[in-house]
Amino acid sequence: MSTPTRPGTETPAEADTAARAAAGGPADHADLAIRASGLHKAYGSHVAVGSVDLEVRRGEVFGVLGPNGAGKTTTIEILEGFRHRSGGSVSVLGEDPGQAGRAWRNRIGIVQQSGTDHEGWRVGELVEQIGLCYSDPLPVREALELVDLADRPKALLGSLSGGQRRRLDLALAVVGRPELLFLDEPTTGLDPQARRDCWHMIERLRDEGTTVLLTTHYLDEAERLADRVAVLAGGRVREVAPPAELGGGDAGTEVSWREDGRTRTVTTAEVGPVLEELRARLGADVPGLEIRRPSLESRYLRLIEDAGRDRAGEDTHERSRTR
Ligand SMILES: Nc1ncnc2c1ncn2[C@@H]1O[C@H](COP(=O)(O)OP(=O)(O)OP(=O)(O)O)[C@@H](O)[C@H]1O
Repeated sequence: MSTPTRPGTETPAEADTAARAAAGGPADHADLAIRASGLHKAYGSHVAVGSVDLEVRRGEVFGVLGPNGAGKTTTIEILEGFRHRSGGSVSVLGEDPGQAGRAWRNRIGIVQQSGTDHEGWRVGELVEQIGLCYSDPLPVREALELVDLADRPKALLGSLSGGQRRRLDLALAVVGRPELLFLDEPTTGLDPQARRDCWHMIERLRDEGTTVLLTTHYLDEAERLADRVAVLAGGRVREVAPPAELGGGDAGTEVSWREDGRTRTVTTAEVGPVLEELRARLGADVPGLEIRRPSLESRYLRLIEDAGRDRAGEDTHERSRTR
């Protein structure tokens, strides 16, 4: 697969921004590809997104995690300019997506959850047509090579497998060489090899300076790709952090050892003092020592459980207040 090329190379300012994004340092507004503050969306009396604050830096891959119904798609579609928000302020590449015009749309790429729906079209024709919407599209063959569909330009969309259609969606999203790519569950339905190919593609785009906002239910995907992730639950952002630091990083690390013929285990957020105490008591080579750090999955699930408890508390408070 070949790599898409963007006109011009990275400027020192872009390189600096990407380095700061990777380091997790503070971003000023010029560094931000996306800025949402108090983003709110209600359908009638149903609040889909309560109040979301988000800052996505230029050049980073930013993951949005959250359970079904948390408001991920609603949020991403507002950022894409496909849904109206009910409140809050939003800036995407410096413009309000609710007002932005064609020049702005030229700068973003989108893979939606629902996927492509043009049964009677041929793969190459569709990529070419979508490419015509952009000022400097990738050649059709290059876009198809990116997603391993270069051998199927004449195939009808109706004849593609679910995974192949998903890959075509990705080709359509990148054919305009976007500065900012929105990927809503991009690898759902892909086989393991195709998922990895998709990851490589996202990594290459990131290496070239493309900002990527992706939602996913696959925590290994977030861990592999995202510089930072936000956990959305109950219509609010619960935490934003690099995957390794989410939920307090080492909180809940299990330390096990053998003592008096039994395996003992403690769970701690401070591994150092526990090891010091064990070494002082049992010698430098602590028998049967094992340290298991909590996986992203267990830290994520804890955050979601905490969010559920907070919401239950808020509901109880609200009920007692309105009685
Ligand atoms: N058009 C709509 N009309 C009414 N309610 C909606 C509409 N779209 C979404 N919702 C509701 O808004 C909430 C958030 O939905 P959304 O699709 O944004 O969640 P999600 O986090 O993307 O979920 P999933 O992981 O299942 O894709 C849900 O309660 C959903 O039922």
